[in-house]
Parts: sequence; structure tokens; C-alpha cells
Amino acid sequence: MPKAPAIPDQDALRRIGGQVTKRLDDDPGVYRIDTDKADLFAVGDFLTPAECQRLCLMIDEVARPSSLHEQGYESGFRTSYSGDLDPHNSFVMGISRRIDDLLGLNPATGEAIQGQRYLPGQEFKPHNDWFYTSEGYWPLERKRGGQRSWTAMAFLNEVEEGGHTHFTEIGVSIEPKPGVLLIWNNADRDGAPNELTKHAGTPVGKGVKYIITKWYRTRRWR
Ligand SMILES: O=C(O)CCC(=O)C(=O)O
Ligand SMILES: [Fe+2]
Repeated sequence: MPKAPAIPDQDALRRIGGQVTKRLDDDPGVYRIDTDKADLFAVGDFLTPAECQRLCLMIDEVARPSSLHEQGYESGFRTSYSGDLDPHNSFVMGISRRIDDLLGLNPATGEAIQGQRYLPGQEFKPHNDWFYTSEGYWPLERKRGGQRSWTAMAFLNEVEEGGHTHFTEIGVSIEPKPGVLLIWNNADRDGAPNELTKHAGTPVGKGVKYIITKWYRTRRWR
């Protein structure tokens, strides 16, 4: 019988997936979103209004047209503005550590927190956060920490219209509410990248949308 091709980082994804899922399921402050297609969770009031406000100001300082591995800003796939928050800033470090502790993940595996801002008409089309290991960027990402395991994403403000996080395969669309943190496993229970985690930042209709995102790798990120 021909052997199935190996899935990079599969054992680590299975192990990390199981550990974090158990931790979140055991945490009374964490709400599991009801679906059998992915492990998807939410925490209300993860950030205070003052923290949200401060993060929005920081995002305004660093935001530049968002780029993607495969496509540039011009492609229209991801039209937000984004930038990494200063990982040495004590306030940012505190927020980052709280996310690490909530998930129980090794801080060394977390990428720098990225801030994003969407103006009316701007969006992030449906995508997966995990890497396509057949793409040209993979050899570098493999060395930089490997496959992405978990995503944690917080909404920072009220959006007048639009700007939902829409999980297109699960059929769940989450309206931005300041301070709410969404968390999901990018892999399935077997440690394979989960196609069903595909999601979009839908176009903002009115107002502006600010979020922070932290992605975790299976190994030390650098
Ligand atoms: O803006 C959103 O709701 C989605 C953002 C997103 O998909 C990401 O940061 O990976
Ligand atoms: Fe995403």
C-alpha cells in the first residue's frame, strides 16, 4: 500500500491541539462555540475598554497596507492596514502573556501580536491561517517555527456596520464586540490542517474595525 504523504508537524499539532482544547473546556470563563467542525471558543471581556482604546491608538501608529504571502495589497484579498505591535513594550507584553496563559502555550511559540484596522469597504477575504506546505513560502516558515497551531483574535471596538468574522464552512458569523477574544485550533483532532476553519473579515460597511491577532506555531517562532 502506498504510504500517505506525511503532514508537517502533525504530531505536534495533535498534541498541542488536545492540550489547549482541554484547558479551554475546563475554564469556566471560556465559551465553546457549538460546532463539530472545529474547536472554536470565545471569551467575553478579555480586554477592558481602556486596554482596547490603548491598543487602537497603538495600531494607528504601526498600520500599513496589509500584505500576504501569496498576494500583494493590490490584489484586494486583504485590504486592511496592519502592523506588528512592539513586542518589547510592557503593555503589549502583558496582553501577550495573558493570551499565552489562557491557552497554556509556550510564549516562545507565539508570533508578535499583529494589529489590524479596516475602514469602510476594507476586508480580509476567506482564508485559512495555517500554511499551505506546498507553497514557496513554506521552507522559510518551516524554519521559522513551522505550522500554525492556534489563533487568538480580539475585537477592540464597536463597528457601526459589517466587519464580522465569518467562518464560512462552519456557518458562524461573529459580530465585533469590544474586548471579546476568539480562539480557534487551526488543526483538526488528528493534527491535520483543518479546512473548515476558513474565515473572512467581512467588509466594514460603516465605521472602523480594530482587532489584534496572535498566531502560534508548533515550534519556537523566530
Ligand atoms: O478581521 C477579521 O475578523 C479576521 C482577521 C483574520 O482572519 C486574521 O487576523 O487572521
Ligand atoms: Fe485569519
